[in-house]
Amino acid sequence: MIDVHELSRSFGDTVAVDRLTCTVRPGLVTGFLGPNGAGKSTTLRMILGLERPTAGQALIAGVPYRELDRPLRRVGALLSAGDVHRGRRAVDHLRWLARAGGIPQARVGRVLELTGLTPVARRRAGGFSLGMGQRLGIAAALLGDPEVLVLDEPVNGLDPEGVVWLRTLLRELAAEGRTVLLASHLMSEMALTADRLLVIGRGRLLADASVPEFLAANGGTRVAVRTPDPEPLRRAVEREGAGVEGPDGTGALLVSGMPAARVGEVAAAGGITLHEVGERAVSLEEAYFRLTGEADAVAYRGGAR
Ligand SMILES: Nc1ncnc2c1ncn2[C@@H]1O[C@H](COP(=O)(O)OP(=O)(O)OP(=O)(O)O)[C@@H](O)[C@H]1O
Repeated sequence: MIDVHELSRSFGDTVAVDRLTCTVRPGLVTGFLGPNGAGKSTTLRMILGLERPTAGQALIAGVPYRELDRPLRRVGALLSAGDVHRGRRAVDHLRWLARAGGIPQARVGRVLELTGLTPVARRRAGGFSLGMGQRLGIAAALLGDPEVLVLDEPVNGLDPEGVVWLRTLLRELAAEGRTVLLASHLMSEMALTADRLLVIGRGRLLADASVPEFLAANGGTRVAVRTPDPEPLRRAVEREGAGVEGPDGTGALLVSGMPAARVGEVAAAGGITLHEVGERAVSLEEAYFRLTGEADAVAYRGGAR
């Protein structure tokens, strides 16, 4: 469990993290989202004791990271791939980490296996591809068999097979009751991997919700309608209080706040021909842009959130 309470961090005039309060629960994969510069990395660094908060606190299992007994056995972290001695063999890197963290050497073979690196364990990390380096970073995070995992962009550089492997692994680790916090910009991947989402913008919490709750709150299901007469249909459904967007890339108007059957009735009453009517669930990417786009608009108008 990770508890973040009124956590803030400023760099000069820049408020990177602004009174952030949230709980990352065990047994779930929690996705951490936000535009570039939103404060994700700074938050993760404060959770891991690498950055001192200006105010507030981040606790892991009830205490700050720095007060954890044998922290590498409690918390596994991947912040950026590449902080490996390039001349060192993968297996030696992990052995060295295990010694430093008071972790049994037997874990080295186990995490090499878990990350698919056993065949290349004796190769030097400097010759690793981006994806292999990322797997090595994940192996290091898993070394202490930790109950909490904090991963920043772990999908970077993984091939499609690696992406599926990581998704399955993270879901299994969460199912074992671990706390998994995962920052990523890859929305489609997040939609498949995360159970809950924390979204921040300009250092502030914008959403803390399950994925279905987040989708419902930021778009939900809409009715996609294709018609040769889009403007009369737009006016007719708007008169009844529905919202209309589009036409989208496929030429369909997207109607919100009105069931498909009613859209059909309104069209019939107005003598408007329909070529297609269907339900369309909002994607995580669309929901995210609605939320963060709206937050930016409010901020530019000087509105407080
Ligand atoms: N050491 C630092 N010194 C000065 N400013 C910093 C420092 N670290 C972060 N910042 C600023 O704090 C804000 C938040 O940065 P942060 O890296 O936490 O965002 P992020 O959400 O992780 O972004 P990205 O998605 O691009 O990685 C940015 O405006 C950044 O420029």
